[in-house]
Amino acid sequence: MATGVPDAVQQRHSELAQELDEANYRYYVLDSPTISDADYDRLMLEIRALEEEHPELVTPDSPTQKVGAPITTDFATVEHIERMQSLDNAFSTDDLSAWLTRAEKEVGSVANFLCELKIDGLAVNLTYENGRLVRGATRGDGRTGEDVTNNIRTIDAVPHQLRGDDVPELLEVRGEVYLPVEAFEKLNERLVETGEREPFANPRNAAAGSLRQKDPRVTAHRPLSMIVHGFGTWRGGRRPESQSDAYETMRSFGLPVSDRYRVVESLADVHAYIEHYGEHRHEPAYEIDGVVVKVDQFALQRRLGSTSRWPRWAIAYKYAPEEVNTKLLDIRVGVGRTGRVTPYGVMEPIQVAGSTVAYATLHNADEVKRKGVLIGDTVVLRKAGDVIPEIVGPVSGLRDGTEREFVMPSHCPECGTELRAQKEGDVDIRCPNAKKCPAQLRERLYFVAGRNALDIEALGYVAATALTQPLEPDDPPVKNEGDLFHLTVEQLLPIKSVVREQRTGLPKIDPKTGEEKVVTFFANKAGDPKKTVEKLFEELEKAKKQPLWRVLVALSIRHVGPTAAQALAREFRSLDRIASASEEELTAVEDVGPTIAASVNEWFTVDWHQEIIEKWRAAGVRMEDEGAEDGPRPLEGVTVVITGSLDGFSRDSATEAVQNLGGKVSSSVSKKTGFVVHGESPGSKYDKAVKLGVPLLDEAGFRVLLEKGPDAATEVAVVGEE
Ligand SMILES: NC(=O)c1ccc[n+]([C@@H]2O[C@H](COP(=O)([O-])OP(=O)(O)OC[C@H]3O[C@@H](n4cnc5c(N)ncnc54)[C@H](O)[C@@H]3O)[C@@H](O)[C@H]2O)c1
Ligand SMILES: [Zn+2]
Repeated sequence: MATGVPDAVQQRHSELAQELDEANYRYYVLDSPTISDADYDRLMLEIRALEEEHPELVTPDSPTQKVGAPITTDFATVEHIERMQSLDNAFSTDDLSAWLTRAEKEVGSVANFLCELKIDGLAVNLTYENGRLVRGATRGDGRTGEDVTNNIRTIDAVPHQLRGDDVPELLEVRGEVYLPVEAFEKLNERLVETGEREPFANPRNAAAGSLRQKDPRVTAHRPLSMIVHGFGTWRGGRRPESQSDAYETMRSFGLPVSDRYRVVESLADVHAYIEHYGEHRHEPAYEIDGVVVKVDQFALQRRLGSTSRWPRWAIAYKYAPEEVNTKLLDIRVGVGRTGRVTPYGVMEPIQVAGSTVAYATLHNADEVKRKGVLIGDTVVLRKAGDVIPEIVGPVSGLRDGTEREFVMPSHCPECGTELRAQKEGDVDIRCPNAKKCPAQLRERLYFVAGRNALDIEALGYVAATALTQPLEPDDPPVKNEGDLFHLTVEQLLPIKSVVREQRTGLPKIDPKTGEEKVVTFFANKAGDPKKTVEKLFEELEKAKKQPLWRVLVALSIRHVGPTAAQALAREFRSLDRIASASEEELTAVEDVGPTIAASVNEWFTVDWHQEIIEKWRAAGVRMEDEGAEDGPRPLEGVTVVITGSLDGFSRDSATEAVQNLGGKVSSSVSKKTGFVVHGESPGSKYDKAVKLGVPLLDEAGFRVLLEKGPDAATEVAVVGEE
């Protein structure tokens, strides 16, 4: 025991040392870590801080003095000719700037910096004698590694024989063996399916586990790859003068060297490189956890020297972790716009990639099974940039038997209605209570305001929640979409509501209190309307004038998205005409198939849907597009197909001309087609029309149709065989 160090500090130090030793063992030997890299790094920082303050605590055994973990495996051990080191870390740009400035101060501004990606794999040492690969080893503790020669030989990227006339007599190539992200995902899927072993926590562990297989044939089936990032001994041949020189020389030997490294002169360029890959972190096929910056020139590297663990001429800048471990407290289900029920994980709130995460979607019951997570598990949670947080999988090593399986609930969590599949054979189960289910209502209202529908900017997810399911008052001002255009300021002011997250529909947690976030959305502290109220009413006025197709989308008719809605609006020009159209009439419209037609027809038969329309109509929401009533409709009931290019019309203007006269334009020829209008180089539609005996009009005939109507056109039309 070190004297003069307070007991509490000693105690903490030995706790940390023990935890780190244990973590090293699980990580380096078992390839199954139980803590995240971020937690590991935090423990390491803490123990380093203690040792800096109390240097007596530093012993050769301390985790701060070691690289990797001592080897206790089935592999034979091999001694590296030159030691393999780790890298010092910078966790912030300040750390990095301090390092860069110090390096420049010691060796002068002639220093060039080589920037490269820090690949999240495992370091290997490949020994080449006269160009022949004779050994492959893991890093181990830096002096001694595991002999994995036969496994290394299965990696395509690793040449068994170096090329060129100037190959060194003896060369130790250092590089990172990795598993591409895609291969990692596939591998994990297979492991869960076959039950061969627990899925790997990340590509790094998967790479390590795959390389360290007793049977090289197993390794051969894992598509491992390698990238060179250094060398140990280099005897014979021309000795390179810089890191980049070495890379290019090794590239000429046929070794896998990255194209992504850059040699830069200024500190600003180092920062720019780091920033670039911070934004393009997922561009490479492999996972990276940072950027390594090395002083390029060997003469300068020698001047900077090394510590016992890492070179002083290099540093690893680490990006914010994208993976953390947290406890999966529960699995619940959420309900979407169409009533679809989706399980999601409730976790101990945790900070990852810059935000606090407490929930993550699990998509469906199959996905829960596929991931193999149990309620009560510690799970790996991943949030990559702006991507939705995802539960990667369980940390099975931490199970204590109290974990339990998720069972899909039988009733809707928001309205209590019994859940069921809408049709036989559907994978998803739904809440059938479309009319009153608060979750469905909230999602639909938010959708009404969406960019593809009425585009009401002031009506976001928080407002949609506040209007449909306030905490106060008891009675929500919007009981269905119909009420939206009848809102009054008086209704808005008293509303108090939970803030929900749009992507998951789940209540947001206030990081300060740990409780659900509640807001008075429309009133300020004095109880007066906030600016957003005025904005909302302005936008509602604008929304009423939106074209018919947007109104159609806003009605949440299943399968009717913008494309189908535009086609329907163009063809029928009024909501009433769409409502009374038969399924055949609907299907005749281009971009409208039988599924959509059936769905539209069914939607209009529901009484409360009719009420929505009547309320919107009463409020002045657009129910018809221009041209619905104007002018004569001589082409009513006539379907026209246009093929080939016309001189006096574009395809759009020809279509519009027909529609303005009440006709329909279709893309496919059938016996019911009234006329096929053909221009230059008509295609197969022409041939089909000829075959079916559909009257054919050239451009002049088309003008007759438009100006004098179908009867006159029939007289000038050409009819094919039949
Ligand atoms: N989760 C756990 O339980 C646990 C346990 C032990 C270690 N770890 C993780 O491992 C780290 C420590 O491991 P480490 O000692 O291997 O250090 P390190 O991963 O921080 O950095 C050194 C290693 O980076 C690799 N590397 C990748 N690209 C490189 C490049 N371009 N140039 C040079 N080297 C490159 C090499 O393998 C090298 O050995 C910790 O910071 C932690 O993230 C996690
Ligand atoms: Zn419900």
